[in-house]
Amino acid sequence: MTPPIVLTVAGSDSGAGAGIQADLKVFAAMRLYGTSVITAITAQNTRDVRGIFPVPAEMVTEQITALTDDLPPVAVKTGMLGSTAVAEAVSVAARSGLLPNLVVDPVLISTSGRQLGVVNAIERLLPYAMVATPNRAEASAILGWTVSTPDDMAKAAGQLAATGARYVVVTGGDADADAESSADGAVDALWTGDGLRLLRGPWVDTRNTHGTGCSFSAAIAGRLALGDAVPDAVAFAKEYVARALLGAQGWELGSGHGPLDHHGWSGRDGRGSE
Ligand SMILES: Nc1ncnc2c1ncn2[C@@H]1O[C@H](COP(=O)(O)OP(=O)(O)O)[C@@H](O)[C@H]1O
Ligand SMILES: Cc1ncc(COP(=O)(O)O)c(N)n1
Repeated sequence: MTPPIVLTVAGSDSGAGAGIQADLKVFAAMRLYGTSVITAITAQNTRDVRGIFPVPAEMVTEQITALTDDLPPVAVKTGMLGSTAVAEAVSVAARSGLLPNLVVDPVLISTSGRQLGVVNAIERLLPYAMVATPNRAEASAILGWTVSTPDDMAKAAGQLAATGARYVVVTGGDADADAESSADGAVDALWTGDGLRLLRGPWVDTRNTHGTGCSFSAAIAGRLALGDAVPDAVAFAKEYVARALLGAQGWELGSGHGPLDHHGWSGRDGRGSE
């Protein structure tokens, strides 16, 4: 069977734990045909982002039209956009209907603390989002108040619907910043358009969390490409990320926040386990 096409519009991570590289691994693991539009090149490893080389907005548009003319996606995710000009170019394509089933991951700051995007750029794209997937820090930056507890996350998910996104998932990773939250497990808050749900999963105790948000939004787009309804796609993505975190628990790739086990290697033959 010909695999469905799913597109990622994101930045390149040379360390391949996040960004375009993570998204393409998720799509491959899901047996989908992944395509990519690169918005910026980062010089990055598990410890830090050392440099960012932005791609001009016209080149981003050219990549999008090259794909939509010949390899049109069934679903799309966006990650790091970098500049407001790139966000504008992507939102023009979205407005023209070229980016169906759009999942917007409003990437603002990397796990390692580097600024990768700006709020007013993200806000241009959110009105076209079928699903938006901010983490707590991103939700806080967009809304202007500190989103911390599961109650805050639920409230934030509802408020973020005002940006125009039809579904909103506020994700609760990064427990380093808030040790108490991991005691509740991994909690995400989903606004479905007519109600709120708290999604709970087991908390995986690991430093290897680089690219969780990228992988989560990619897996949602992947399941939308396969025809899932949004709540089912979100539930799948949450389980997928939890499994990928568990698989990489003993991995020693880099000395910072290492990548996930996107392909289930640890489960299959034990090569990744300690
Ligand atoms: N240590 C963890 N254990 C289990 N699930 C996690 C963990 N860290 C993140 N997640 C899950 O990964 C997904 C992405 O969330 P998050 O890490 O908040 O994204 P981001 O990378 O944008 O900060 C969410 O479903 C979240 O609950
Ligand atoms: C190119 C690129 N895109 C996104 C992220 C965010 O991922 P994380 O929050 O896990 O650092 C990143 N570090 N690099």
